[in-house]
Formats: sequence, structure tokens, C-alpha cells
Amino acid sequence: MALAVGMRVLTRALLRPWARGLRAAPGRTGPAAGGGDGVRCFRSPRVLVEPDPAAGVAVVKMRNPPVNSLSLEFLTELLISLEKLENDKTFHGIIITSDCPGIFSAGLDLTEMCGRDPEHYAEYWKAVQEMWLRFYLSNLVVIAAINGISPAGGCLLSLTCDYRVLANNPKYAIGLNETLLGIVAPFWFKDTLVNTIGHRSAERALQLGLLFPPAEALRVGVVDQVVPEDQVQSTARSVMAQWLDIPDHARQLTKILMRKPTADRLLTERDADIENFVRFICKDSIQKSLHAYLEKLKQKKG
Ligand SMILES: CC/C=C\CCC/C=C/C(=O)SCCNC(=O)CCNC(=O)[C@H](O)C(C)(C)COP(=O)(O)OP(=O)(O)OC[C@H]1O[C@@H](n2cnc3c(N)ncnc32)[C@H](O)[C@@H]1OP(=O)(O)O
Repeated sequence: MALAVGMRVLTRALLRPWARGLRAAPGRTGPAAGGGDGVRCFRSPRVLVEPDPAAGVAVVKMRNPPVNSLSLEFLTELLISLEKLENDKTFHGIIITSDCPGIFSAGLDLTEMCGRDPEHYAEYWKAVQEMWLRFYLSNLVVIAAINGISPAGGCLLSLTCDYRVLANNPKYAIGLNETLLGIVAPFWFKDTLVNTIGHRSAERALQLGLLFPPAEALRVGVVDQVVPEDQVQSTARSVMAQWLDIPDHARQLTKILMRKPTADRLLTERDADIENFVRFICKDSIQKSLHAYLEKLKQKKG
């Protein structure tokens, strides 16, 4: 009993600075929408939350067609959904998945990084940082049920999760492929990948912009499990049950111990990282190559 109380005090003491740091951070998505029954069933235009209160789990379905690109509005809705679930004591875990057939997420929204003004780029990047920080440090168990292709920012979102289950479909691939677009994954993208697959594999994957098909993704460790497509959700559910069997405070503290140094680096360099992004993305050469890439995507159809 005394040990349990002690752990709760320690948990609160350790977790509180994180909550403070994030709450004070710019780009916060607004106040929590209360706890309790009111938040158990909700949806927003781009995020569908299917709660299973009995299991303490909610399935968060990304629904930003056609490709779940991480636009500013979509990121904001995702963050609000996460925050609502974190603030409802009913929930201990979430499964993040896609409602767009064949696509988990096409990554950052290229139209947010192309042809806009520096203020917009800064606002957008702040939201991308916030997404990473909030998911990476979430006190919930977060499992990615990856039911589609997941390049760049889509891969990053998966990497913030505690466990990744990928559908075994030869059309799907996952990786940080930024170099193929002529852009550079920032240090916190890189750190997240290094923490997941190790330095050498990450260096090779990042330099070559590798998108791993399922078997390769499993071999290198970008995902934890590859299963037949129709078993992705059920596998995520049973993995979730295993994770939820662990005492929450011990698991949460361990997660923070593992992830704190990585998150700290961005938290202390956040403004500089935004300035760096804006400087980089405003370059004529970068704008030209992003524009050309978008055009190529559009022409693919015609
Ligand atoms: C200092 C640091 C600086 C910079 C760091 C920046 C880090 C960047 C991270 C990123 O995430 S960049 C984005 C990377 N993503 C990609 O490269 C994926 C691009 N998309 C695709 O490859 C394909 O669209 C697909 C996901 C494989 C799906 O293919 P499909 O054939 O099903 O669809 P289609 O290509 O026809 O696309 C439909 C529609 O969606 C538009 N689209 C696609 N991806 C994006 C995107 N990431 N952002 C915005 N829009 C996107 C595409 O243009 C089509 O639009 P249209 O219907 O108007 O033609």
C-alpha cells in the first residue's frame, strides 16, 4: 500500500514537469474538453474515435481523405482527440489507424510547406512539433495499426507509438524517405528512428530515403509485427491487452525514462528548430523541388 502511494507521488512528480512544459508550449491546441462520460464518444471531421470503455481502449481512426496528409487542421484535430482521451480516466490505451483504404498517412501535407508565407510555415512546424511531443510522451499506451503506406511524417507518427503492427501487403511501405524529396529529416525525426532501429540502420535508411516493404520493415525493426491485413486490428487489440496488464505508473515512468532525453532536446531547441525549418523551406531551390514533386504526384493520374 505504502509502496503504491509512494509510486503515485513519484509518478506525479516526474510527469508534472512534462505536462507543464507542454502546456506552456506555443501551438497548444486548446483546453481539454472535460473528462468523464461526455468525452467517451466523439468525432471531429477528420478523426473518428471509437471508444471501448470496458477495455479502457479507444480506436482513433484518421479520416482525412484522400491520403491522410497531416495538414494543420488535421494535426489540430488529432491533438485535441488525444488530449480528450488522456484527460478521461476511462482510457489507458489508444490504437491509431487509418480510415483511408491503403494509406496510413502520406506524411506532412506538402501544400502546407509550399507557396505559403513564413508565418504559416512557422505555425505549421509548431503543430508538427506538438504532434510529435504529445504522441511521443503520451501517458497512454499508443499502438499503431498500420493499414496502409506510411512515408515520412506518416512513419514519424508511427514511430511515436509504443508498438507498431503493419499489414502484410506488398503495396505498403514505411520509412523516412525525406531525402528522396530533396529535404532533410530534422534531428528529432532522426533521433526517433535511431531509438527504434539503431544508429547504423537509421543512417542507411535516412541517407537513402528507404521505404521498407513489410518483411524488410520487420527485419530492420521499424515495425514490431507484420500480420495479414485482416488481422491488424485484432492483433493491435491483443498487444494492447498485454501492455495494459503492466501497472500503469511503472510503465509510464519507464516510458518517460526512455524518451525524456530525446524529447528534451526538442523542448530546449524548439524555437531554433522552427527558425531552421522556416529558413530551409523558404529557399527557392526547396520550394521549386517541393512544387515539382507535388506536380509529379498530380500528373501521375493524367
Ligand atoms: C529543416 C527540416 C525541413 C524539412 C523537413 C520536412 C519533413 C517532411 C516530412 C514529410 O512527411 S513530407 C511528405 C512526404 N510524403 C510523400 O512523399 C508521399 C507523397 N504521396 C504519395 O507518394 C502518394 O500520394 C501515396 C501516399 C503513395 C498515395 O498514392 P495514390 O496513388 O493513392 O494517391 P495520389 O498520389 O494520386 O494522391 C492523391 C492526392 O493526394 C495528394 N497528396 C499525396 N500526398 C500528399 C502530401 N503528402 N501532401 C499533400 N498532398 C498530397 C496528391 O497530390 C493528390 O492530389 P490531387 O487529387 O489534387 O491530384
